[in-house]
Amino acid sequence: MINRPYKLGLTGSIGMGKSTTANLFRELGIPVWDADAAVAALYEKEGAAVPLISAVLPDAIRDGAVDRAALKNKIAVDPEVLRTLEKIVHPLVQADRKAFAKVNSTAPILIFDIPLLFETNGDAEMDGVLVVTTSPDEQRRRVLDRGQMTEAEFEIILSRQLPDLEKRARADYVLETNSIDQTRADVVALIKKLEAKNA
Ligand SMILES: CC(C)(COP(=O)(O)OP(=O)(O)OC[C@H]1O[C@@H](n2cnc3c(N)ncnc32)[C@H](O)[C@@H]1O)[C@@H](O)C(=O)NCCC(=O)NCCS
Ligand SMILES: Nc1ncnc2c1ncn2[C@@H]1O[C@H](COP(=O)(O)OP(=O)(O)OP(=O)(O)O)[C@@H](O)[C@H]1O
Repeated sequence: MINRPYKLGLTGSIGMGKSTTANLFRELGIPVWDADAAVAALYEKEGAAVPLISAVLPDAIRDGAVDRAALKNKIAVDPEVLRTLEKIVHPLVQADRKAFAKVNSTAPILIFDIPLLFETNGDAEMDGVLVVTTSPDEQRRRVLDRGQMTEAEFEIILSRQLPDLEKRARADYVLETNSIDQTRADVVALIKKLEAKNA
């Protein structure tokens, strides 16, 4: 009997269904930690990252908060800026993740929704990894239909992340996200499997 939560990493390339699947776990009462939300909180006014980023990149701060657009422009000019940024942000994100696990230490399962889980070696801290996926065509359609980025920007993000096939190969569990009802059923079945495993 392992009387501690089973830590399940939830990841997948952009547009593959991470947020939707995370919400299905939340609906079933499973606590979910969202890496993107943690970064957003660090960047907003009074966020812990603001003074640290301000010290090295003063003009990336606007109205007391981190300005992502300014950061992106700086990174485009000097890729080293991203490494400086990650050196500041990753420890703060990890501290937030550990605080979440502590607060939820009695839950049987915890979900960690981390888009860059494999890229940041976060899978080493997990008991298992769930990768959500769909076909490349469906992924492209979903991301471009949002109208938030050009095809070129989509290709750049794809080029920066681990290929989907590699994520599927490294996963302990893989869910195809092609029907909400099917994914909900798959999530219910996976929770039952993990609770039995962790009992
Ligand atoms: C460089 C920054 C400012 C660019 O911000 P921007 O809003 O343009 O993009 P953001 O990173 O929020 O990405 C938008 C969405 O695409 C996803 N995404 C971004 N890059 C990738 C990638 N290489 N692979 C997969 N998904 C990605 C994000 O998870 C998010 O869901 C931002 O990425 C950043 O602050 N990075 C440093 C902090 C960090 O390391 N974050 C990850 C912690 S796990
Ligand atoms: N199980 C599913 N069945 C059908 N459609 C889905 C499913 N999961 C997600 N989708 C659709 O795919 C799109 C992207 O989903 P979602 O935002 O959850 O992906 P994401 O991986 O979080 O994206 P990003 O990495 O860009 O944040 C949404 O339009 C959503 O409706």
